[in-house]
Amino acid sequence: MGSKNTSEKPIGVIGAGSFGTAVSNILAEKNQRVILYARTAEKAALLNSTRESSGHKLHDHIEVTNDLEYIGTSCDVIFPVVPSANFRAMMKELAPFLRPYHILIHGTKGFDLNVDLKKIDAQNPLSREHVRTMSEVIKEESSVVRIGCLAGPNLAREISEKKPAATVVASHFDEVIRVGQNLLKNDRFLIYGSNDLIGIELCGILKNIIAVGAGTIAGLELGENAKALFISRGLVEMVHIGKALGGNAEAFLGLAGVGDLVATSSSHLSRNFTVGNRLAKGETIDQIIESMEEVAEGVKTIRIINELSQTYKVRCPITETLYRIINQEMTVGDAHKYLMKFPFRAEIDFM
Ligand SMILES: NC(=O)c1ccc[n+]([C@@H]2O[C@H](COP(=O)([O-])OP(=O)(O)OC[C@H]3O[C@@H](n4cnc5c(N)ncnc54)[C@H](O)[C@@H]3O)[C@@H](O)[C@H]2O)c1
Ligand SMILES: O=P(O)(O)OC[C@H](O)CO
Repeated sequence: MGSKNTSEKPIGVIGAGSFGTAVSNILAEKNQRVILYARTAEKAALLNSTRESSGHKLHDHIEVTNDLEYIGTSCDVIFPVVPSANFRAMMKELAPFLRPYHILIHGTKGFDLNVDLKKIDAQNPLSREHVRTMSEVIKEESSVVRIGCLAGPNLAREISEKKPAATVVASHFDEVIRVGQNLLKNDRFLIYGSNDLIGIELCGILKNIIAVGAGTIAGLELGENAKALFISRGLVEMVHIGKALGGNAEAFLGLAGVGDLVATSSSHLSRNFTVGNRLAKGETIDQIIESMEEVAEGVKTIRIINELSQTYKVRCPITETLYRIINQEMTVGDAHKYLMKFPFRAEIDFM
């Protein structure tokens, strides 16, 4: 941190949604002053007066602001936690107030897409060039070097209820992992470290696809055996895609991979699981998205991975089947019958 002493400065959090609020509360609990950025001045004022955000109580040490310059100049360490669809725009606004001494550790589990999917066809296939993880967006949009991410089984509601959990802070810089651990760890929140930044980001992004699928299994009441089958095959598919996009298989076997996959694929607290559940009950994807207040990143990720799997010739039967469900080309019931007949080869073929 050069001459800057992080412990004396407030910590910034950008995004006063479910997870941004949960992260703010964890930081604030350690006697740390937190500045939480809300997207509008009205929302910031409301949160400051009600002391509640996304259904979570706000710790007394949290100040809510709508001023990105204030966050940038007051905080050396910032946790951006906004949906992937808005992340690049947020970074463009924040970048003028960022300097190379800043540390950014994001908690977003989705891709940035720099092309319109409607313009993608066989002549112009979607490639890794069009798709960025949030650490790559931070690097492209700002002068920040020390970048990290936060990923693991971290259902915001359970974190707010102070139930035990753990996460992984990933960064190419050990210093970023150390800062993340020092700021976040407490007696019920364990923090592991990893240098595989892209691998850990991909875990958090790709598990959302499988969580949507697991929700369809629950919605059809196909049972625990079917869910376990789906999660296991889902993990293999995540590894195949993850490797094609620049991740290592090891990350997927840890807390950010299989850990988050199990939590998200088993819980009605997960928005992605809920989307699948509602699809199985007969709602369309448009009806579901319109009625959801919070973001379910998996829907966009299914569309992106469906294209990338064709470009990179990765076998992704689960993603492709979910894509056909959300496009109403296949019913959820037919999709599961199709997957049961799919000619999977070896059970594990990535080790
Ligand atoms: N909710 C969870 O349990 C959880 C856990 C881990 C990770 N995540 C990830 O965190 C990210 C955010 O999820 P969430 O649950 O907080 O979503 P949410 O839908 O509850 O809230 C998103 C918040 O971001 C704000 N926002 C949008 N654009 C913004 C911008 N440009 N600047 C500032 N704020 C902006 C919105 O106003 C909203 O308050 C997602 O990528 C999600 O996958 C969520
Ligand atoms: O509610 P979801 O489906 O976005 O999942 C939340 C987190 O990713 C769980 O770790």
